[in-house]
Amino acid sequence: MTDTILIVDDEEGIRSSLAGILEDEGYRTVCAADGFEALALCKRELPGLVLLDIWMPRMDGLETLKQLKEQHPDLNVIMMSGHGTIETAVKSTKLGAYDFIEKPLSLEKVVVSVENALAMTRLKEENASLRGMVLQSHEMIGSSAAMLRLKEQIEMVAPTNASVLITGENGTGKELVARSVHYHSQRRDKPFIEINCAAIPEELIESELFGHERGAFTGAVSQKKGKFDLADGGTLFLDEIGDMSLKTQAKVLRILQEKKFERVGGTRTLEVDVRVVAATNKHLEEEIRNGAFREDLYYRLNVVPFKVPALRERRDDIPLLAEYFLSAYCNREGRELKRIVPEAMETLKRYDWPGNVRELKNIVERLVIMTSGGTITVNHLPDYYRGEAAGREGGAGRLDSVLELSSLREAREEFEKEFIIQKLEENDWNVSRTAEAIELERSNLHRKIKSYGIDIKK
Ligand SMILES: Nc1ncnc2c1ncn2[C@@H]1O[C@H](COP(=O)(O)OP(=O)(O)OP(=O)(O)O)[C@@H](O)[C@H]1O
Repeated sequence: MTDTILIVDDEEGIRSSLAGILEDEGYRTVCAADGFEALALCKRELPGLVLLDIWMPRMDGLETLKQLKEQHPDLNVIMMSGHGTIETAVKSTKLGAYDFIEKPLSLEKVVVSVENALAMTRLKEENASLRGMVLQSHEMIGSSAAMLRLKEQIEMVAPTNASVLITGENGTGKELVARSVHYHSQRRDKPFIEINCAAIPEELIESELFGHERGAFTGAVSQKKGKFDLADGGTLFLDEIGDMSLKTQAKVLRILQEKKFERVGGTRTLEVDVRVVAATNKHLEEEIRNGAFREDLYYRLNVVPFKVPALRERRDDIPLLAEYFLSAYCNREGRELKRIVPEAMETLKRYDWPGNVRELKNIVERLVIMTSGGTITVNHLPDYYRGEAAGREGGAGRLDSVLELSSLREAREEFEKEFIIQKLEENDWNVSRTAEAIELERSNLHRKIKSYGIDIKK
């Protein structure tokens, strides 16, 4: 909590009078009688600011400051001392103290210093969240001919109310395209609601989409609005629409045709004005032939087809995206901007990126965190990124490299990824069948496929 102030002083009188003054100013205070107590308190609940006496028995203020800053580098500390010498003031500043006030304490000075320090804390927090925001921005990076054409198409189609079907492999940026359609439309000030049809168990999807009335099924203890309700006036993004059951497809079709629907367990017909943008990595024509997707819904959605090209089909965008993510992650981590040497960039350009932009984003994040110097060279890249034999062909060989990893978490993740790829291959890339074979919930497998950036081959 930003506005809790921890007062650390061995004199009870000073602790209580400071607490009184600060509480009158509207702050919450907690007190500690020495450095050990202060460190323990900060572990339990981090205050917004610490007022720390220098002369204390057992552990003095400077040592306490040192340990506090080691454990909580962003914590602001104001030092207090009755025997203030320039030397201790300099030492405190070097250890990272924000300010230094002399005893006897002047009420006015304490309050001003506290206000300034808390304002500084807030600024630091704002700064950190602004830095993180670049990574959540919806800017579509790319200047390859394919991406420029896509952006042009978006700008033309977005202002109309036409439904849109976005196709492309996993991680190519389909969701980004959907958001871009929304932000270029008249609906931009209304909600953009998304739902991943593959991640939600089949029996819950209707209630997620259309909502339910109280008592519609066991567990429906109150009425709940569905995504169509929530998106009224705005855009609903139906991700992985190829995983929707035929029954749900029929209901979605009705909304597209009549703008009407009923909640699960309800009789009242509701009307909504929702633009549907759908996405899939499946070949829906094939699904239609197999009887798994409604042809009428397909034509209704596919008025304007958007195809997001795989990253290996627009290699010119790789350096641009890599630099963009590099700068965003260095910024987020508060590190100086690193440089990818030309040879390493060439390696990235040659690699086939089965997980597309998501895989590139993940690897850049890993490189920013794992490399200590200012440059990223070929040696920092995973082995399988080098040479033509990239991607999943390396299967068995790559498992050997799991043994070279030092952390159990990394090794477990690497093994899990390889295992899933292998099993998908054995089951013709059919997610439901693979889930059954490895005894995992389908939605769970889908989540793993997505987070590992595995591209579902047809
Ligand atoms: N052109 C781009 N510019 C910047 N970031 C991008 C671009 N394309 C994709 N990304 C980023 O890559 C990640 C994956 O993109 P997104 O989720 O849109 O892909 P997707 O095709 O919807 O994936 P899936 O099919 O797995 O749902 C996201 O973090 C997204 O912000």
